This record gives sequence, C-alpha cells and structure tokens, in this order.
Amino acid sequence: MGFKIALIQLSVGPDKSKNIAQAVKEIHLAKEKGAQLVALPECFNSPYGTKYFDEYAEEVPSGETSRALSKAAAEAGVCVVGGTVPERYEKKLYNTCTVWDDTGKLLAQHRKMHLFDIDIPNKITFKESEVLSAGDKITSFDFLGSKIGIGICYDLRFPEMAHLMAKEGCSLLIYPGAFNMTTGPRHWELLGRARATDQQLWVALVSPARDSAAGYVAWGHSLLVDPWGQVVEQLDHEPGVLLADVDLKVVDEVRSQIPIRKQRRTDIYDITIRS
Ligand SMILES: NC(=O)CC(=O)C(=O)O
Repeated sequence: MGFKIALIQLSVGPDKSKNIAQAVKEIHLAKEKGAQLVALPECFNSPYGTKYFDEYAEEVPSGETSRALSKAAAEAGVCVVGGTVPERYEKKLYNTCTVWDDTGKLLAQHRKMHLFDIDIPNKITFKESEVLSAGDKITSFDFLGSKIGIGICYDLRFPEMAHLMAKEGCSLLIYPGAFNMTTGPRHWELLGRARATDQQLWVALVSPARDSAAGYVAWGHSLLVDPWGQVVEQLDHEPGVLLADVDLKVVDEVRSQIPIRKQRRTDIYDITIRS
C-alpha cells in the first residue's frame, strides 16, 4: 500500500514559458522513472516576489500554466501537484496550487491560507498581503486509496491546519514552499519534521532550487519526512529530483504504537473549522 513520489526542485527564472517547459519536461522524466505522483515547488512559473505576482498571474484552469500541467499530467499519465502559481480571480490575486489527475482533470485547488508577512530586521522583510488575498479553505484530494492534503509554504507554520487535514483523513501533506536563507536553515526541516511527528503522517516539502542572484533566494532542500518524523531523503540547494516510496502502512503503524490521536483531551480542547 503506497506509491512512488517525485519532488521536483526546479530552477526558476524570469522567463515564464521556459519555467513551464522545464516543469513539463521534469514531469515526463519523473514518470519514466516510475513516479505515480509528481510535485512541483511554490511559485514555479514566476520569480518569487510581490512585484512579480500581477505580471505572471493567470486564471485557473484557463491560463497557460494550468493548460500545460493538465496536458502533461494526461500525456504522462501521472498525478501532478502543480506547485503554485500567482492566480487571478475576480480582480484578486492568490498564491494557488492546482492538482491534476492522470487524465488531466483538475482534482483540487488550494489558495495559500496564511500569507507570508514577516519582518526580520537586516535580514528579510516580505509582505505577501500587500498584493495577495488569502484562501479560506482546507484542501485535500483522494489518491490511490489515500487522502493527500495541500498547504503552501507559510501554511507549514500553522499546526492547526495540519491537524485539520489529518482529521480529514490525510496520510500525506504536500507543501510547495520557498523558505529563504534566513528562515530556511532555522525552520524548514524542523517544521516539516514537526508536522509529520505531531500528525503522524508523511510530509513532503518542495522548494525551487537556489538562485543566489535572485531578489528572493530560496533555501532549496526539498525533503520527504516519514510518520516517525525522520527525514527519508533531502536534496541540497541545486536543481534536482527526489524520488522515493511513500509507504502508507507506516502511518497506521505509528498511530497504533503511539496512540496520541485517541489520547487527545477533546473534553478540554479542540480544533475545528468555523463554518
Ligand atoms: N515563503 C513563505 O511563504 C514562508 C517562509 O519563507 C517562511 O515561513 O519562512
């Protein structure tokens, strides 16, 4: 019970069509290597930065990137978690992940719920909320008998959201993300392992490759963490592909051996979705 996943750590530049073409090429290559699910990084069709979002934004599913991902998923016959793209919808912009099944049908769409607004003096100031709107839905989809949840980058910092996806039945959480040279070394792996450990499920983090000349320098280090909280594999900062098996039996194994899910004191506290 499980499947082979490929995390594609893409090199992203200012040429949108080139970025998309590279992603499509890697989807096909990953399929040839046996991947059943291919995941791309955050903001893979555009440089990451508030000044770029409007220029690179497109509608889902009619935009250039959606059409290319749908076609690639269908032609390769593989499920694609399409990283993120700046999405334009009703005059607003979102940071959005699309998921395509192996016939090219749109399976799910997640809009980043927690916008990346931080200010670390002399290191990094970033304010996504200056141009982006936040999504308001938890997102999961069914895949080969399992459920997979989607979060985007800063969403990883919110354990409540991971908890809700686990409560929906997810065995794997995929976070396209682009941490930076300040937060990456401090928090990227730590948060991936924390979410995997506290929810007892698989966690995949997918980053763009590092480009030291870019305005926003991504940390890279795409990784896969198992439900024990152990890093199964991690890339460095160069472009690359992480190909690994996701064994869903490990989820049940950890949950039955350390039964924290049954031991929560929901008589005292709870995490719920407000309707
Ligand atoms: N880029 C992000 O959304 C998040 C990030 O870099 C961080 O949390 O650190």
